[in-house]
Amino acid sequence: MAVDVKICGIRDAEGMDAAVEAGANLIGFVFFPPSPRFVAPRAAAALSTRHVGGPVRVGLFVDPTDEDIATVLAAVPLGLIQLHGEETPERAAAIRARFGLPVMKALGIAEEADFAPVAAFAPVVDRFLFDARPPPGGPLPGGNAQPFEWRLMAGRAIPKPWLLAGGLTPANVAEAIRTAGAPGVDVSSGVERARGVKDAGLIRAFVAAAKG
Ligand SMILES: O=C(O)c1ccccc1NCC(=O)[C@H](O)[C@H](O)COP(=O)(O)O
Repeated sequence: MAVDVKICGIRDAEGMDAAVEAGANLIGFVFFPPSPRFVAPRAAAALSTRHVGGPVRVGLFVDPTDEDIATVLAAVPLGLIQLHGEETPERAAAIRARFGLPVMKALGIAEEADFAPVAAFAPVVDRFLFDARPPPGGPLPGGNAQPFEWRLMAGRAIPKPWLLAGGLTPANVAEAIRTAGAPGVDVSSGVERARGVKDAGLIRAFVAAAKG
């Protein structure tokens, strides 16, 4: 099975080129200002033009206003909107309708009950991203290098395509895919040499391990 790979938090040409050349299917730009991976829309647009027609550009937002999304879309040709905050199914539906783009909803997972929102989101989103539930009071809702129990995904019927995320690295991604039965994976910290700084070698190793 071909596994989709998303490299999230791309901020510079080294990361962008490495991700595209390694064969990533999705490139994530973080439009959440408190994140060390935040990229300004104009910078994301410049990175995007390096590989026209390449992988899907994903815009990551946390509880965005319509204006936040419109500002980014005026500069960057996104193919997917990732919602990584406390958005409701109604808000996800409104964003999808207003901008005419597919939406991926991130859900934080630590236990069985965390899958409950899947049923309400499934009719109004195009993909799910299952990430570790962020630590209470932690600084970021994602990108925390925190894995969750992959076996919670095994054999689970998810009605839309989905990505597994949280603490993935070149060393553990193959096992994570096998254990979770994941059709796709998403990584940020595990391909960085310092917080917010992507490493081309780690990106190549991650994509090769995920797709190998
Ligand atoms: O990466 C961030 O800085 C971030 C900030 C706010 C919300 C979400 C964020 N990242 C979400 C992602 O898509 C990450 O790739 C995912 O959480 C996995 O991160 P990691 O465990 O660091 O690989």
